[in-house]
Amino acid sequence: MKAVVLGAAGGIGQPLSLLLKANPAVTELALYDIVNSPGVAVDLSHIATPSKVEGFLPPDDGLKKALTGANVVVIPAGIPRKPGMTRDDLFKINAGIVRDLATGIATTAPKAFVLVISNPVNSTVPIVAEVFKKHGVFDPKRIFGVTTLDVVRASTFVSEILGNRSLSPSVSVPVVGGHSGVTIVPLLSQSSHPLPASLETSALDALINRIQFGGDEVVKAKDGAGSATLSMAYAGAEFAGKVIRAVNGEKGIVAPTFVNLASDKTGGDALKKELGKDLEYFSAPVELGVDGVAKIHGLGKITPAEKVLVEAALPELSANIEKGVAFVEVPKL
Ligand SMILES: NC(=O)C1=CN([C@@H]2O[C@H](COP(=O)(O)OP(=O)(O)OC[C@H]3O[C@@H](n4cnc5c(N)ncnc54)[C@H](O)[C@@H]3O)[C@@H](O)[C@H]2O)C=CC1
Ligand SMILES: O=C([O-])CC(=O)C(=O)O
Repeated sequence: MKAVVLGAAGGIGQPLSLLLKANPAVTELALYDIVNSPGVAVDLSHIATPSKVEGFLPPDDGLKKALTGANVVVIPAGIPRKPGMTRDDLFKINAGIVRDLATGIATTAPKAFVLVISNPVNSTVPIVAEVFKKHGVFDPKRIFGVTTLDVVRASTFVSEILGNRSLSPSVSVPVVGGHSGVTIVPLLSQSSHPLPASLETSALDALINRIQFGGDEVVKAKDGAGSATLSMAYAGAEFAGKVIRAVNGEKGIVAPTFVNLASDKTGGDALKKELGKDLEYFSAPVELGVDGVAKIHGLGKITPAEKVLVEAALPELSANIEKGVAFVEVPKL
């Protein structure tokens, strides 16, 4: 199981690489960045876990060398937000970075499972897919937008409201839609640990808002020094770990993730019907299997208020997706 991190020397990349190094299911770990990755790799290589670690830089075909033989590629490369910015403001720089890295994957490791962390996820995932289409290697089951941090935040904040932080690892809340502001839709009515019936509407609204804008809370607290890195590394390693377990044959693993709905076989059509919109991508609970996406679940039983939140997510989501697709699409003559 060769895992590759693209953007491995960054705020997310370093702790994520550490957590992947700590995962005994990973046998080879390749770290690529435009700076510092060889040093990070040597540092991690002293840790007594099975994987061999190597670092690569752009010269001498570093990207190609890092990606050769890759099974799972995680992409946290790109700039993070500063206060006052939206995730969409990152598009200008990150779209080109993700396109170029996706080109490397499409040409060197087209069968790898690609986990996209770089923002704006609602647009960068379509960029990866369009690059793969251009190279004739697109498989909708193998490309994932990592929305796990929204799920992790939902678990944490719900456990706080329940007055018991020690519950947080077992609190499970599906978060659907996309990964920015109102496109993040927590389905709190489906929480494994129900919220108290006495919870005031204003408190419920505040909880939803905190999950939707949790990223902004960190951006504000870091005050110009970036956005969530450590919690993102934790979430990214958790999701990558699930993909690795599923690829290794473990059954029944389900996690929300932002995926392409093109494949009827995996339930994409049914979800589009449920949404009442011909969306190309959506984050929904996905059952993972040896080939990646095994089954995209529907929204399940949602409340009228949650239906309103889903409706509110669709226009922004659709615009973000279009923007990503258009960035790569070959202009029609
Ligand atoms: N999906 C999610 O839930 C989250 C996504 N993010 C996003 O993750 C991205 C990275 O965030 P941080 O690690 O905090 O940023 P950072 O600036 O600390 O690290 C980014 C790394 O990417 C590298 N990089 C830049 N261009 C590259 C290229 N062409 N090839 C390889 N590496 C390249 C940089 O050298 C740097 O080491 C941002 O876009 C951020 O918005 C952040 C938190 C949560
Ligand atoms: O808010 C940001 O820019 C980073 C991010 O995606 C998150 O923390 O959810």
